[in-house]
Amino acid sequence: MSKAQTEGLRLSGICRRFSQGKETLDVLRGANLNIQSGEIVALVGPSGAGKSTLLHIAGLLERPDQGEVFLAGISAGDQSEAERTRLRRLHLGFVYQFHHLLPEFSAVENIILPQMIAGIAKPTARERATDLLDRMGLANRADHRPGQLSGGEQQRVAICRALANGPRVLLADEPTGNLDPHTAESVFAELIALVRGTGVAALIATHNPELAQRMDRVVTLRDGILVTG
Ligand SMILES: Nc1ncnc2c1ncn2[C@@H]1O[C@H](COP(=O)(O)OP(=O)(O)OP(=O)(O)O)[C@@H](O)[C@H]1O
Repeated sequence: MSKAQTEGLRLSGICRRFSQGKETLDVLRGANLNIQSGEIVALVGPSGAGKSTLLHIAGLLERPDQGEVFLAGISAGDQSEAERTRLRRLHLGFVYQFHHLLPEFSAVENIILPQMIAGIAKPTARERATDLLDRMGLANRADHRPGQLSGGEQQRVAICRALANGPRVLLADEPTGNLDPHTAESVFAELIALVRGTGVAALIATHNPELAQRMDRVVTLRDGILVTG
C-alpha cells in the first residue's frame, strides 16, 4: 500500500490558546500525532487537559492557532470552510458521549441520512445501513426510533452512523461515557470489532484506563502536548 493509502490522521504542531477574561490559557502547545489506517489510538489525560479541543481541531470543527491537520494525507489548513465541510463529510466519522440521533427518524434512517448528504444514492445507503446494523446485532431494531431504544442500542446506532460513509478517520469523545459499566464494556467491544473491520484510523478519548489499554496505543495529553503511554 502507498503512503497516501495508509495515512489516516496526522496532527503536526497543533497549538490552541483560549482567552478567559484577562487570562490566556495555552491548552495545546504543539501536539503531534500520526495514526495510520487500521490503527486505534486511545486519547487520555486529566479533565480539562484539552482532549475535546484536540478532537474538535482534528475533526475540522475548529481551526488551530498554529499547526496542521492532515486527513488521509490532505492538508486541511489552507482549505475554505466549504472545502473543510466536504473533507469532513468524506473522510471523518464522529461519535460523542451522547448519541445525537434525530428523534423523529428510525435507526436505519439515521444511518441513511448522512450518506445521502454525502451524495450516496438511497438504495446503496440503505444497504450499508442495514449491513452495519446487522453487524452491530441490531437488525431487529432498524425501524425503531431512538426513543424506543436502550442507551446502549442508541450508542450502537450512533457508531454505525459514524462509520456509514466509510470514513478514513473516526473520532470519538467518551463514546461509552454515558453508559453503565456493563453496557459500556459490550458497546466498546463492538465498536472496536466494527472499527477493526473497516481499516479506519481511530482516535478515541476515554477516562477509562482499562478501555484505553485495549486499544493499539495510548497517547496522553499532558501540558499541551501528546506523549506516548
Ligand atoms: N471555547 C472556549 N473558550 C475558552 N476556554 C475554553 C474553550 N473551550 C475549552 N476551553 C478550556 O480549555 C480547557 C480544555 O478543555 P477541553 O474540553 O478540551 O478538555 P478535556 O480534556 O476534553 O476535558 P474533559 O475530560 O473534562 O472533557 C479547559 O480549561 C476549558 O475550560
